[in-house]
Amino acid sequence: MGRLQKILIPFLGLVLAFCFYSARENFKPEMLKGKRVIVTGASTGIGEQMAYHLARMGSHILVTARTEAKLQKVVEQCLKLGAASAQYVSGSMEDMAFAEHVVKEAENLLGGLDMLILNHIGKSYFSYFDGDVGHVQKLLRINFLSYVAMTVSALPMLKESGGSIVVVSSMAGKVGFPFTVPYSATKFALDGFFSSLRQEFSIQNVNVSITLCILGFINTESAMKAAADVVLMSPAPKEECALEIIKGGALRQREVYYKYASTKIPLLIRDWAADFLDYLVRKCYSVENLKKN
Ligand SMILES: NC(=O)C1=CN([C@@H]2O[C@H](COP(=O)(O)OP(=O)(O)OC[C@H]3O[C@@H](n4cnc5c(N)ncnc54)[C@H](OP(=O)(O)O)[C@@H]3O)[C@@H](O)[C@H]2O)C=CC1
Ligand SMILES: CC(C)CCC[C@@H](C)[C@H]1CC[C@H]2[C@@H]3C(=O)C=C4C[C@@H](O)CC[C@]4(C)[C@H]3CC[C@]12C
Repeated sequence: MGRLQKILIPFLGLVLAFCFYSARENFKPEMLKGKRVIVTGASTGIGEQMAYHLARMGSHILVTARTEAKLQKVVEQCLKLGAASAQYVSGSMEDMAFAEHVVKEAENLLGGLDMLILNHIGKSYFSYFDGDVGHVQKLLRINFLSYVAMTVSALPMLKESGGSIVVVSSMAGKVGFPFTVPYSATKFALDGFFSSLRQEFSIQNVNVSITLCILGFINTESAMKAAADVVLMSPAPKEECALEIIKGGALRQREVYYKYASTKIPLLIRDWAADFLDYLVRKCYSVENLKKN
């Protein structure tokens, strides 16, 4: 065998192995047709947009949040867009009994569950940490503990369907940003819980996927109101963001990064030059504008 062939054959083998390993299944909207999905925090923002995408894809949708009037409108719109069915349950995720109740409702109304999209967040402040421990505790209940409670309740149904858990997190759950101390703590907690649980599912051959979504700044009403004056970055569109989350969940991806480059690259820098990333982040904030909040 010539020297060239000796090099070429293993090289081609490596290329083929790489292609095989990295070949991802393509997303098709039909993947969600007839699927039974819970979307939390769906009265507005990214959650609302996810409900509309799922409706267009023909899913059975159960939306939840506190404001009944908004949920009614979301359900109406979902039915217009082509949802197989659309229903709501209203209540606060500060109460773990309510979190469990929502899952029970999915069992009663839909007869099972294919995808659990955990997206809601409680209201917080965008400013220096004020030392209010009670607020941190409340936010941990809403943004973290209720996610755990819903996961535990939904697990039997998700095991049965070979379903998916989609956890909406943030760059603020991977990197420390200023002015979101309590919020950031709740998002880091989600990574710890769900990444650890994913490992156990793998060891125990539990066929339930866990997708953690790492989002940058998105143009929802609440985010724009809180941070647009201070964060010197243009926000990404909530509609596209919502679709990317659903795609990632349907493809059973480990993590979703949106937008990809502006979240993935800073995280690569974080692992090699954390102080430099912290410096870059501070450069993206206009602290002078904070007083207005
Ligand atoms: N927008 C952004 O820039 C970013 C957002 N994210 C993440 O994306 C997700 C969605 O964010 P976004 O769409 O901006 O949020 P919004 O503020 O627009 O929506 C939050 C939702 O949660 C509901 N909610 C609030 N409090 C409670 C409660 N106590 N119990 C139950 N539901 C509640 C709200 O409805 P109601 O008030 O009726 O209860 C609403 O439906 C969150 O997980 C967030 O962390 C991540 C990175 C950036
Ligand atoms: C410089 C780069 C490394 C990327 C920076 C991205 C920064 C600016 C992005 C990443 C995560 C974003 C926050 C978030 O997750 C959720 C909310 C809740 C909302 O109600 C108010 C806005 C807020 C605080 C976002 C503010 C902007 C943040 C810090």
